[in-house]
Amino acid sequence: MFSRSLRVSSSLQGNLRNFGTTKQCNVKVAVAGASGGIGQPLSLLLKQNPLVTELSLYDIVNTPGVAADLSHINSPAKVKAYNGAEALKEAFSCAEVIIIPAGVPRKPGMTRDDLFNTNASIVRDLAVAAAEVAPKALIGIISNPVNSTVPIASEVFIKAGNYDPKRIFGVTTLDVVRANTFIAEAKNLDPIKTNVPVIGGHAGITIIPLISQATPKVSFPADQLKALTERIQEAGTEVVKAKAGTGSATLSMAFAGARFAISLIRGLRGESNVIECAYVRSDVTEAKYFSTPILLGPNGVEKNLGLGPLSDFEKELVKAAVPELKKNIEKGEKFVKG
Ligand SMILES: NC(=O)C1=CN([C@@H]2O[C@H](COP(=O)(O)OP(=O)(O)OC[C@H]3O[C@@H](n4cnc5c(N)ncnc54)[C@H](O)[C@@H]3O)[C@@H](O)[C@H]2O)C=CC1
Ligand SMILES: O=C([O-])CC(=O)C(=O)O
Repeated sequence: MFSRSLRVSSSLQGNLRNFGTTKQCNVKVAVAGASGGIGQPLSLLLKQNPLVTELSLYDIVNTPGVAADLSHINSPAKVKAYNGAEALKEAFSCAEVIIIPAGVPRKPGMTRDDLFNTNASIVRDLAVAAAEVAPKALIGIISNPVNSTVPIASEVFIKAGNYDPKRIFGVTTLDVVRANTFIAEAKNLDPIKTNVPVIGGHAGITIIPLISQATPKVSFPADQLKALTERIQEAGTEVVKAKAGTGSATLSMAFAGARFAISLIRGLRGESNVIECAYVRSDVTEAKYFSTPILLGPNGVEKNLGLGPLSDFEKELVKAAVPELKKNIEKGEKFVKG
């Protein structure tokens, strides 16, 4: 039932996926790290979304069980398990969207950068496979440290000669989800209708909530603004501490990752006005990769919407973040380039 047959992939390949003009919707989404704390609930949320027609679950362990379980849900997506490195290329083959939550999470006392030694090679190897068998896929990288893993994946594609900066994204949606939640709580707003862009990167001071651009419009005294900003920057650590050694955010990340993946698909389908903040190749600041609101389209990044008007407080946050980001980016690039 969970066939690994190449026939399936090549028949999919045979389908013309011209989303922009025909709105045909064969959408294969591959999740790498699908058996993990994020991977399982993320796959559940993707399985229940009718825009997904094939869900390819890749991990080094346990995907047959996860796939068997999800496959009983009465939604359109055909679920397939790919277990172990030898199944990786087939898992990714002809995917429109690849989401990567593979790798180790933090324990209390660790920074995201402390995960580099383990996760850098995991993301590199996944990117090598993607560059070979799904060079046109839109790739969302969740694995930390995102500030470095996105440059790593990008360098792999550059080496392979098929880099398209419009197609590789660091998933920072959880920062937006958290900012929306905390600001809505503080002002007694509907959290679903609250939107706070979060720019920069995805670690500590590189996370920059733009509360001055929140909708609906909100304002806070300086001390409260600082406290809210710091809570958003340290929200991942808040979860790591609460989980007391058993991992980091998984359920809220699955929610955020599914939201981002579905936005990528809506862009692919040619829907208008699909906007998500994401960490992408950028010339908006001096950092080579930077998260800003991105208009998504049939080729991934349709338009980088930039920083928008910043308050003086936010300008200082950007100033502090850029040198840190540059360090994280160089570290990732060096890992691939040597
Ligand atoms: N971008 C963001 O906002 C967030 C990122 N994360 C990051 O997501 C990553 C995953 O976190 P969890 O799901 O909690 O970890 P987890 O340990 O529960 O799951 C990770 C999964 O990756 C798999 N894996 C390991 N090596 C692999 C490989 N070479 N290929 C495919 N799969 C492989 C493991 O078998 C496991 O099933 C961590 O690096 C974490 O820091 C976590 C939360 C938020
Ligand atoms: O904090 C972590 O290690 C996981 C993560 O990136 C987040 O929850 O934002």
